Amino acid sequence: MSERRLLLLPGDGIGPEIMAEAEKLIAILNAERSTGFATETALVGGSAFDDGGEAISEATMGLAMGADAVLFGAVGGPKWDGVAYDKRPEAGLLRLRKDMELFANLRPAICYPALADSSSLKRHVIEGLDILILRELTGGVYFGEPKEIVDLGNGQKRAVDTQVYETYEVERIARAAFELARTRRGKVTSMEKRNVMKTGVFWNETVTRIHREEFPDLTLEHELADAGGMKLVREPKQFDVIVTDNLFGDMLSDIAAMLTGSLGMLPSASLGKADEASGRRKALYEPVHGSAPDIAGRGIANPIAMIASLAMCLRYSFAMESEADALDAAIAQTLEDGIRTGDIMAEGCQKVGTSQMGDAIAERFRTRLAA
Ligand SMILES: NC(=O)C1=CN([C@@H]2O[C@H](COP(=O)(O)OP(=O)(O)OC[C@H]3O[C@@H](n4cnc5c(N)ncnc54)[C@H](O)[C@@H]3O)[C@@H](O)[C@H]2O)C=CC1
Ligand SMILES: CC(C)CC(=O)C(=O)O
Ligand SMILES: [Mg+2]
Repeated sequence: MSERRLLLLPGDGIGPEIMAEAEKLIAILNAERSTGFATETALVGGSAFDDGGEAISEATMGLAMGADAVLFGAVGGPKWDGVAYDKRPEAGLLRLRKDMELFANLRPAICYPALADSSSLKRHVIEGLDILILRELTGGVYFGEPKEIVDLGNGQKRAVDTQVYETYEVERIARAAFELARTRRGKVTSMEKRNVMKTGVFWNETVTRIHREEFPDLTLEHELADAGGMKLVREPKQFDVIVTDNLFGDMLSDIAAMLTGSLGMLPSASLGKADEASGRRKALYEPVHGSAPDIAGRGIANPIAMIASLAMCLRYSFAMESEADALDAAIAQTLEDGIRTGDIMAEGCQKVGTSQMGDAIAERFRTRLAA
């Protein structure tokens, strides 16, 4: 079997702590299945800035472009608050997303049965929840130009961010949403602010047209993003696939994280377009959460978002469905067995640290692979 090249970018804060747990699972895969994962590790974010003055080096960008998939931890932290804007840790992640053209960010929010009481919402609201937020990742206000703070010379300044979307960008994310919905419950809810934003009007018209012309057998609904956010916490199970822009997707997916019990539970896959010759997509897998500076270095972070991101990597980059299922099942079993990090701790459960949670999942994963 040819080698599968995985680039590991642990990053900052809790990033290296949770990445170490994903590495245990990669080692098990190689041992039990001869999957031939070859890993290489590089710096990104604040740690890359400290090392070489940039949030990501050209050499690391080269490794990312050549890898079969990238596993990413998290970047950022107060240590780099004073760093120039274009060199801040988050700029490394934004460059990866832009240069690898990772336009489709899949953020599934699943409520594991064992965690139905860990959410701040009532059990009946979230029990059985399985929704997918599809966030446009390479356009919109995070990337639009101009993006500047201008000194007006009269004691005033003007700050500008620009929300821009072109036809091809909305068309391709809409198609991705419908294709994903076809493998699920067949319903797409598009969220924008067409009542106050031109990009919202354009987004709405484009998604509607793609639905009418290419996916008329599926259900399409529209929500204004603010009301959509309210419905996401009031009655989240009404949704299947939610497709939305870069900014609203960032916010709505952090909200959705709390439906699952903790931000430490939410994985993501960022996928590019398929290469015409090989059919392969560039891809990066990362937790939805950040570097959690408030708990970094204490060995208490929940590694499940990182581990579930590895499961998505197996599924989407390597078509290893049974291994991905085994990993997801190992996570569910660990939670059923009452093993919990602090963020999802409940009465009568066993409180563990990052490494013990990783070991518990690894043990159950190995057993399932061997069965
Ligand atoms: N993809 C990335 O690398 C992202 C990076 N960031 C960066 O991370 C830094 C911190 O940002 P925050 O706003 O504090 O967001 P955050 O997601 O790092 O943390 C928010 C809260 O959730 C908790 N939390 C997050 N992940 C957890 C885990 N795995 N286990 C247990 N608890 C967890 C944290 O302790 C904190 O209380 C900032 O520099 C921000 O820019 C933020 C979001 C995404
Ligand atoms: C660039 C990231 C720090 C933005 C973010 O919060 C995210 O992508 O979830
Ligand atoms: Mg975010």
